[in-house]
Amino acid sequence: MSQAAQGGTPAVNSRIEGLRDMEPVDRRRAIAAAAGMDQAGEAALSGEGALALSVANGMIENVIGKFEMPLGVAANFLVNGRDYLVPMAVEEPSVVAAASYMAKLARQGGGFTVSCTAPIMRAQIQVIGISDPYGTRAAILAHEEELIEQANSRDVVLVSLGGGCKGIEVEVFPESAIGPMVVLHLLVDVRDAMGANAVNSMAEMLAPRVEEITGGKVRLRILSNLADRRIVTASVRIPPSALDTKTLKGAEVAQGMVEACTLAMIDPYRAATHNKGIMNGIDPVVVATGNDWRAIEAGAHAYAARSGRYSSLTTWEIAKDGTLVGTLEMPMALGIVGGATRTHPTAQASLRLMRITTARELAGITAAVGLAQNMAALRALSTEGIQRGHMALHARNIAITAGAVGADIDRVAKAIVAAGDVSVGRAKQELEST
Ligand SMILES: CC(C)(COP(=O)([O-])OP(=O)([O-])OC[C@H]1O[C@@H](n2cnc3c(N)ncnc32)[C@H](O)[C@@H]1OP(=O)([O-])[O-])[C@@H](O)C(=O)NCCC(=O)NCCSC(=O)C[C@@](C)(O)CC(=O)[O-]
Ligand SMILES: NC(=O)C1=CN([C@@H]2O[C@H](COP(=O)(O)OP(=O)(O)OC[C@H]3O[C@@H](n4cnc5c(N)ncnc54)[C@H](OP(=O)(O)O)[C@@H]3O)[C@@H](O)[C@H]2O)C=CC1
Repeated sequence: MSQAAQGGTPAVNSRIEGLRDMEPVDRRRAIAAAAGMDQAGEAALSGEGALALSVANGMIENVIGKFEMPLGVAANFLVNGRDYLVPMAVEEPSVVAAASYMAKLARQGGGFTVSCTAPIMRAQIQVIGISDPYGTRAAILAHEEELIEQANSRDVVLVSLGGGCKGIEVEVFPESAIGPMVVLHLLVDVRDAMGANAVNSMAEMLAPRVEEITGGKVRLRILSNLADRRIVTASVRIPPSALDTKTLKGAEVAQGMVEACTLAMIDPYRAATHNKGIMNGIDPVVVATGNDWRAIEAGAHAYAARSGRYSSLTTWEIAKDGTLVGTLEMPMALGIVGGATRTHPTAQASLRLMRITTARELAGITAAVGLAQNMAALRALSTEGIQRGHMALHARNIAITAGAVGADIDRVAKAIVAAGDVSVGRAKQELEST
């Protein structure tokens, strides 16, 4: 399946000629047209007046205003054979360009392939004040069916959609600073929700019954952000010729990327930066769709440390035929209902732009962008270094910091890049030189 129509909807063209050189208004129009969005959707993507102060006031507390961020679009994404224009809300230059560039290269190998497990979240119920933790575990397991049934009576909507509590696990901590402890995990299929509120409500509801069953005291009743039963996997296969540069053969670049990733797999200092680069792709999609980026960050880093040593979330290897193969595996607790996904008009427009119909589809696209971002960083680091590409785009920020406005922004940016001195001091000199 390439750009075939999906369910009667015309396919999106994610490769729009000259997109990078357009003015923002024209670019938005082209994007909206490519995705078949109506005027209201296009207006919501602009962000201008989209989030009413009264709605913002209903979202959080002590509201005094709204904080604006640039919303860009990553082009060229082909995921599971389908084209996507991906909205990214981010303040850092070069992130959107890098994602678009790697998505363009990835098309030469068929784009990204993604898969996602069922959307199972965990809620933890901590039981203390017991002296026989293994006996307590057995007592809880003996009541598994009853507990699942009671949990599911809490969320009829979720159950009617095929979700709900699907099972339990019981962890034993025979020794802790406060004595023996057991922790009951509820495994809940949250369908298209991020699921925190849904599972927290179930955990709180079950607590009194768990105290009766165990004779202990329930302390915490809260979800775990280590969503290790809600895993997304993305992979990409890049023919070496796609990585050729003016001075290096693609095979050498691929080898360099594998070597760079190897350090992230064994060294937490490098792994932290490597994973930050992955989150450069993931967080902007999470923010643009109104999702909880703290939850995604917490899950990602906890998963990266699951072996006891913090490590890379991606792997890069070279197949027998020389193809560079990249994979990303991590928890992805994203929703398309609940939280701010339905209340923020721009988040709704972002979902419409991608034509997302399930939370699993959103998780897959987001993972593909994370993998693309990691690929961009490794490719740059294994060849010319990060500064040329990144600083060339950061130069416009520096020009603005130096006081440039309007046409002066690009003029000053170009001049300081050409001078090889992307600094505020140099930008001020260039500004004054007109
Ligand atoms: C920045 C590039 C893409 C330039 O790369 P380039 O070779 O100068 O790009 P190009 O001008 O040849 O353009 C190639 C494609 O890139 C895209 N592109 C290029 N420029 C634009 C633009 N202005 N606006 C929109 N799209 C752009 C666009 O898709 C374009 O295709 P085309 O549209 O021409 O058919 C490259 O150098 C790159 O990928 N660098 C890596 C950047 C990066 O990783 N940034 C993240 C910030 S650094 C960081 O925070 C994390 C890090 C790096 O530390 C993580 C780690 O260590 O692992
Ligand atoms: N540690 C953390 O990460 C925590 C995060 N949070 C916050 O929780 C929020 C997310 O919670 P979440 O439970 O997703 O949000 P909501 O409670 O807003 O939405 C979930 C509810 O939507 C209803 N629903 C309707 N359609 C569907 C569908 N197709 N699939 C699934 N559910 C559907 C369900 O039942 P019904 O209609 O009966 O409600 C479900 O319980 C975020 O704002 C997050 O920031 C909160 C606490 C802790």
